[in-house]
Amino acid sequence: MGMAGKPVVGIIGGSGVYDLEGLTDKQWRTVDTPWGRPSDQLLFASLDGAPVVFLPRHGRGHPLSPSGINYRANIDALKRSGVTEIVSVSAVGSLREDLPPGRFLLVDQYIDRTFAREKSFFGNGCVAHVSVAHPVCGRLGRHLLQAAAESGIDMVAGGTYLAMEGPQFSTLAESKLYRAWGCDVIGMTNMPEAKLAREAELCYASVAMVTDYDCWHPEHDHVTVEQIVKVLLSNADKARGLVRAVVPLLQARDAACGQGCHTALDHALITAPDQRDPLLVGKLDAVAGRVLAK
Ligand SMILES: CSC[C@H]1O[C@H](OP(=O)(O)O)[C@H](O)[C@@H]1O
Ligand SMILES: Nc1ncnc2[nH]cnc12
Repeated sequence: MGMAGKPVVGIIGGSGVYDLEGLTDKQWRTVDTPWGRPSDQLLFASLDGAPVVFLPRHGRGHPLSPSGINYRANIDALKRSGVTEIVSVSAVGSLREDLPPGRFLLVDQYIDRTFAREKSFFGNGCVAHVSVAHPVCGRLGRHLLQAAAESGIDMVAGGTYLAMEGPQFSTLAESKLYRAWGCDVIGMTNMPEAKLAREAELCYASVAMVTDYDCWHPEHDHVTVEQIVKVLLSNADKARGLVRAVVPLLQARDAACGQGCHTALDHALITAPDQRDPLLVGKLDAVAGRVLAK
């Protein structure tokens, strides 16, 4: 199915979102990739006749830590499965007084402070540099905002997500620093996920669910997993409802992404064809086949 054809929505469920309701024709399938194993099997299903593919980011039962997730395998597996746009759902800490636990926010920018993860599909033997100036797809974001409005969810339109390595939460000095940098929310998983989605020419947008005030707020306890899970449990249904509402909206689209997500590799490759490593080029079949097969 071409990018300009009917969309196939991929959903990456974060903490607390290990399945989706309201789906029919459900089938969990193993998808192998040249980058290793994805976090779990992928759930292929239909939502009111539209194809969707769901992947729990940490695996069912949450066996995987943020640093242990194979982000490349996850994005490759979604691309290989025909996905054209990815909706991520993530638990985040709030770095702003006016973003209390329970609030939803559509991320539009990132600061990537992760350091112990594979961040690119490309490298020696096939070098590519894509733009991530605008890492979130504007069209997908607008559809998510509309879906939120239709579902009665108050979702803040735009904010900067600080991606930290973890797994420990931040020190107080770090939390204050990220606030001083103008960041709005903090999490451990959206990077390099968003960068890899861009390399794979997939539209990407992330719905952040605020679960806590991290550790900077003088009147709130410092974040704990217990608190996160409590807030998650009361909001996961809302997140699932939002995802369900966005799928039919996306079905109406009839063109490839105007922002260029689906053509991100058009001018990104710099390694001369005779200098390319055939092994790496082979691994890039799903991610970059569109431009490498030329
Ligand atoms: C379970 S608390 C911390 C954990 O939750 C977030 O993950 P996700 O984005 O998959 O919801 C956060 O980034 C941490 O990995
Ligand atoms: N305070 C926090 N820091 C990092 N990741 C989080 N996920 C949810 N809350 C978080």
